[in-house]
Amino acid sequence: MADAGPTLPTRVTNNSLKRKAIIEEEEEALDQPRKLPAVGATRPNRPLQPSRTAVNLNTSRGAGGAAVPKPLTKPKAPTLTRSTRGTSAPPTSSKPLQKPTGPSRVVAGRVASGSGSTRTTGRSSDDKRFQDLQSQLTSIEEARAADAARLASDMESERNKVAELQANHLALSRELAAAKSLELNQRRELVHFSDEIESLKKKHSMEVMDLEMDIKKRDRELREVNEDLRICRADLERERETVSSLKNTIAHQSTAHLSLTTQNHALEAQSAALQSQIDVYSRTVSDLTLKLETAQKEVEDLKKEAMESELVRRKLHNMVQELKGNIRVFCRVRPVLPSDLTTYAGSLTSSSSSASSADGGSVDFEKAKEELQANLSYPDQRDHKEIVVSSSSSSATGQERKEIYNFTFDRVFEPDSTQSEVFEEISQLAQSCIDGYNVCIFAYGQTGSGKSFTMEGGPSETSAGMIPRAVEQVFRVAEHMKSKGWEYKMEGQFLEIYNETVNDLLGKGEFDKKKHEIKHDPKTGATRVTDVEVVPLSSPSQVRSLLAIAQSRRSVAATLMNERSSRSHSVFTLRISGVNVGIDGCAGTGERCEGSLNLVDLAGSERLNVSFANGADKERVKETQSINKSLSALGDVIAALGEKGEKGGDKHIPYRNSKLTYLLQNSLSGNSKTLMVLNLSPLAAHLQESLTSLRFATKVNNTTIGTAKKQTRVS
Ligand SMILES: Nc1ncnc2c1ncn2[C@@H]1O[C@H](COP(=O)(O)OP(=O)(O)OP(=O)(O)O)[C@@H](O)[C@H]1O
Repeated sequence: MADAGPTLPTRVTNNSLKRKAIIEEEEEALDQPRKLPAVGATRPNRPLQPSRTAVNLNTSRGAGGAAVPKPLTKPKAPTLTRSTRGTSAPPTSSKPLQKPTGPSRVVAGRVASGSGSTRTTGRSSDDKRFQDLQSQLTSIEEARAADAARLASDMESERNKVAELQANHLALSRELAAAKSLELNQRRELVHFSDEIESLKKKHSMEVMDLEMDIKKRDRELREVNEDLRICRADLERERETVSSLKNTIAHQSTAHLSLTTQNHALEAQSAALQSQIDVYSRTVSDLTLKLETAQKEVEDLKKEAMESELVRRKLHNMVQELKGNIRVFCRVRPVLPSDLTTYAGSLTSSSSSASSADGGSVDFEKAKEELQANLSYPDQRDHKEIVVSSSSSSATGQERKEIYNFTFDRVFEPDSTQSEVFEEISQLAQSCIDGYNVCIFAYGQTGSGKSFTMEGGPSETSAGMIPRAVEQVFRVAEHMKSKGWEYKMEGQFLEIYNETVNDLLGKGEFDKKKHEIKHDPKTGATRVTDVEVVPLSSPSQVRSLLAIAQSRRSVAATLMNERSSRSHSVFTLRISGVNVGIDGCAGTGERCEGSLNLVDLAGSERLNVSFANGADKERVKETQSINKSLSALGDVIAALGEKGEKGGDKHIPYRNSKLTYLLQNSLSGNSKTLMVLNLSPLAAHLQESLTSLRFATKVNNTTIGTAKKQTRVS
């Protein structure tokens, strides 16, 4: 479109220019009337020569029915001989033909070639022919003259006609000129109008271009405006949303404002009421402050009193313990186990032996149990202090002799007694330990009598033994003692004495390799063993994991040497150190105490087997000897302590006779409290061992360490 615009006017201009030129030419032509040549004007007197034009004119007119000129007389053609060159042109002169002066070259040629007689005959015929031709020529000349006359008259009539025609032509030319002038004017007008149209078109195209550009500009503007409109609409939409959310917020806030205003009024009313109450209360408070000050003073006095009474309680507790005896003995009989039925199936009667099978019924089990167990009875059902062992034997005379052994201890636990019942009786010792006493609890008895079960117990809460229970109790008491101004720190170690060698059950070294020395501090009375793991204890659960570590260490050792746990003593020591720091700003006494709780699982106390004595198993003999040695050393120490207690003086106590007594030196002497739990097998097969253990325990039980002396009966 843009290109078409500018070219259009140019084309228009060219066309109009051409048109103008044509018109101007035509104009010029019209200005001068066409000059037609006047017929005969050039040579008017000259007679018209017959010409082709004239002939044609005559012919055409003839066709229109006008006067047709007469045809020219046709001259007779001369008969030419063969040797004569024929020609249509008449001879240029009208002179009669002259006798040729000589024969033509052809004739001469012929003559020359012919013979002499022939040449004479030919000349006479030629003359004759020449005369014929002359006569023909004359007739032609005559015909020609007649034709010329006739033509002259025809020419005259034709000239008249031409003049007439020229007049007509002139008139027509004038008409034509007028018409052309009219046409010219009209063409001029046309050109003018065309120019106008061209300029209008040009103007129009310019306007169209301007309009198109304007439209494009408007389109752009429209797009921009549309975009602006779209953005504005989006803004408007957002603003509307904001406005609506603001309206909602305002609505909520006005509701909240209303409710707050209402609340405010209510609160103001309450505040006024409370203010009056406050006034009342402030008077009460000042009264109460006075009372509180008095009460605080009283509390301070009471705390002091409590601390003093704590000291008194300790003294009294110690006195009670002493009255109970600083060395006490419990006896515990384990139940008959299903495994016993398997072990002693051979000594069962056939009727009850089926109980040893896996699917043996409970009736059979009870029967087998009856058969296997020793005759043990517990007559003291009120205080549970007695155990009676009955046995029958045949005398040399064959008489059956029935023997009854009656033993009394601080407490006897029957086979169905639980771990918690046993612990109940010894829990007071945990309190003594916290109070700064050295406590020593032994489990004594033959292999399989239940020592480990009593001391360590099983994994469940109900089967937990004395060690975890005592530790828990110590932590409980320590926690309780915080309210009385005491703070405690605890640590534990777990040792094993095997063949008079000390091993660390919590250590990492190989058993029986590392040398551990036992050292006593005479000033503090503390006992330390070199190179052993002493673990700080922060919770009772930690003790369980320590027991598990010791157990696994012993299991590994057991694979190397059978029944290691039965053949060694294990000593778990819990050391407690406390200081009285006071409570809640009330200064403590600064009193310090250090106690220890030793829980000892002794090796099996059975006597040396005869077969071993023969040296069949030297290692086992060595084990048994060292066990017996240490156990008898323990008995000796306890006996010496008893004697010292009775008689006083500087009685030598043979602590150094065994590693066990040397290790426990500070826990067996002085203000220490010792408990021996005698574990008994209920089986008849173990009766003799049980009696030996009962006698040993009675001996210990009769020993008095400290001030109180216990009354015992020995059968
Ligand atoms: N009071 C009891 N109630 C139930 N089972 C018991 C009781 N006492 C001991 N036992 C079981 O008897 C078996 C032997 O007990 P334990 O291992 O404690 O004997 P021990 O005297 O420690 O033997 P060892 O000297 O070989 O270590 C164990 O299976 C134990 O679970």
